[in-house]
Amino acid sequence: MEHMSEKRYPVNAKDYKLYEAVGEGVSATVHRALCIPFNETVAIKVLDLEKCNNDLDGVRREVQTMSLINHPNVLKSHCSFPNGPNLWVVMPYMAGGSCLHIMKSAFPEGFEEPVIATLLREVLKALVYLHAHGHIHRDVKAGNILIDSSGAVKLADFGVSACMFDTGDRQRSRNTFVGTPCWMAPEVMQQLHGYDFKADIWSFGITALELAHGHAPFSKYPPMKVLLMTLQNAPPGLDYERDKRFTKSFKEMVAACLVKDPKKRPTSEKLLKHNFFKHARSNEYLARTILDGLAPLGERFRMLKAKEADFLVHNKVLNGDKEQLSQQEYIRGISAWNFNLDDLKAQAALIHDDVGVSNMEHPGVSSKEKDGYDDASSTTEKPPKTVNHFNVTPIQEDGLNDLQDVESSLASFPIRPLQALKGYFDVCEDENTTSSPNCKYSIQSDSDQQSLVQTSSMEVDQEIKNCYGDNLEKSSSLPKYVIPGRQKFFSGSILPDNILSPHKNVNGDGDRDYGHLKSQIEHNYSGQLYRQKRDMDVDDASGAVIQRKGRFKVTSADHTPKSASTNCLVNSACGASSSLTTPNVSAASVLPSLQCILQQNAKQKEQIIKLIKYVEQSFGHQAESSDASSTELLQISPASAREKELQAQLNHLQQSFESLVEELQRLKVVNAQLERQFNALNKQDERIEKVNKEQS
Ligand SMILES: Nc1ncnc2c1ncn2[C@@H]1O[C@H](COP(=O)(O)OP(=O)(O)OP(=O)(O)O)[C@@H](O)[C@H]1O
Repeated sequence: MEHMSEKRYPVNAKDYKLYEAVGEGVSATVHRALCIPFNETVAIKVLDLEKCNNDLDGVRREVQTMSLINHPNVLKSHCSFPNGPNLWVVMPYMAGGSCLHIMKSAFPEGFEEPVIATLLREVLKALVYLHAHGHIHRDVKAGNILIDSSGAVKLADFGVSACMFDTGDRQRSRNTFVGTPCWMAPEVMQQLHGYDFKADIWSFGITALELAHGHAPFSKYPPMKVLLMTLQNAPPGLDYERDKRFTKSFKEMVAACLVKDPKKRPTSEKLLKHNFFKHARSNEYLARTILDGLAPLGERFRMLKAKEADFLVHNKVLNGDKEQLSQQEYIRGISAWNFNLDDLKAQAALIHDDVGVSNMEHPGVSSKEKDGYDDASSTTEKPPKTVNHFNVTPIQEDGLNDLQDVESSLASFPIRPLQALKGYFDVCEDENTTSSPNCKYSIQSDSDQQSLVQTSSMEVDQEIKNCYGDNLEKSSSLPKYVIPGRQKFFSGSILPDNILSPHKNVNGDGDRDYGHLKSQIEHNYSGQLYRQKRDMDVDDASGAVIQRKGRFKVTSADHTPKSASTNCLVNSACGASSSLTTPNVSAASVLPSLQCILQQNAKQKEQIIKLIKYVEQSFGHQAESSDASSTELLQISPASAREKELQAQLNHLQQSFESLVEELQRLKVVNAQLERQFNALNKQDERIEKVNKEQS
């Protein structure tokens, strides 16, 4: 194991010289930089704390994890410190960039097997270390595998990692919906029993496919579809025909990871003994094979960004091609989508498949084949014979199932449909389900380690507090203050409490009761997922809205909304008869409700934004300062809000136009009638004149 140098990196921005950007994430930009006193090139991740104000806990977790870890295959931070509105995280500079960037620049069809084996072995070593120390990475993907100039491989990005030693709220986070859909394990999507380290093994298998093909399976599909396909279809794998260039042991290794039942996946430790990794070579080999001839990272990053911008302009994104946009987001590895009914429908009915998803579970890998592990003792877990423990619906010709099939796919879940969709909506979660039974999984629970983590957590807290003083304190405690409003906002309520009742003391019990009551009345299980920079981790006694970085949010531990009044509201509004809290509710009865909720929610959102604008205009500063959440609300999705506003105007114009056309037609008819009458009268006149003439 590498022992990190004892040298202390300066914690002052003036000791660093910031160069070009080399990477960009949901919440940060990463720059190449020079540490002046050491004359050493480093990478500095510049996190805009204002942008991730809601997720300081996430930031703290990332910084903390990165400072504590000590393994050659895990990217650690040298130090971190605030600089103006930003937090700077100083790290070793990984000059090769991420595997995703390398593939995009030079290997669009993926890497050769020895390269893949080498990369994956290093990543697996990182996972063995992390898992042994109680961490689930939760975001293993090519975009988070970094390479330095010597070919050393490090797993990066701990923004969404979780520690299995955590208790209470942090523990609950293992029941949250984090990750990026293509790489996300089915049990993470399902949100049923929690998940454990095995979620990383699934993502690892998907990453193997990503490295082999240049993209992750289903990457061309929008997120909703990815979720459905992952849950409903057989797991993806290396295809017998298409992937002839790969060895049987590679196919077996992937198949072993991509088993839907997490218990049947090998541990990272066991997987490392798989024969496939015998193909692995040295770091120098990697540097020689995939880094030679590449442009400097900053240049590549600039080119990729330019290409991306070009793509956006030329691929109809500006004209509303959501499929392209969605794919583009995948490409960037950023995944926070704005779900709404139209999107879901469109997404579920998109495009023809050519991803070569195997219809059978892992074709080309015989169940009778040797399990592929180089370990005589490893007899407990065989690669599955029929590894799909879920009802598998055959993939249609086009590789997709239309929205109507959402129902059947829900029906095919061996679980409660609402639970399965919970990640999309603010369906509150039963507290009982929040503690993962898998937490008991055989990790070496080291109390020293735990106390180290806790102590360090306090240090980091203190460090950040020292630097940010009260402001940070306030923002850290912001969730407690905003919970009533926020909770209802996420749950589809119309207005935060202090807008409805600005003089109420939001911290007072009376108000809490009021908020609670309102929550009961207005909670409708809906709550759009808003695209946002960084998710948050909000918690309170009455209901936790746990959000995670750039991906999805989920509400947990809230029993209160499961009231009859809530269901009445939903049902009466939607005309659906199902009770949303009934575990055995049928998919057919749930779906219309869900659709209706989404529709209702979009409308509510429009109303909310209008009301907020109105209130802010009317009350000016008073409203501004008294309601932080309203401002956040506006920030949450300005693009989509604007889009909706424009759409509403457009609809209005269209309607006006249509009624004008109708009016015009009606007038034309009247006109024609008048003309006919006029002609008739004319003729009559002529006749009278004629008769008069004759008589005279
Ligand atoms: N130490 C480093 N050296 C070189 N490049 C780096 C380094 N750290 C990160 N990068 C690049 O910057 C990108 C963004 O970094 P990072 O993933 O940490 O940001 P993030 O906001 O957490 O991103 P995301 O939300 O997409 O996971 C990475 O994908 C990688 O390409």
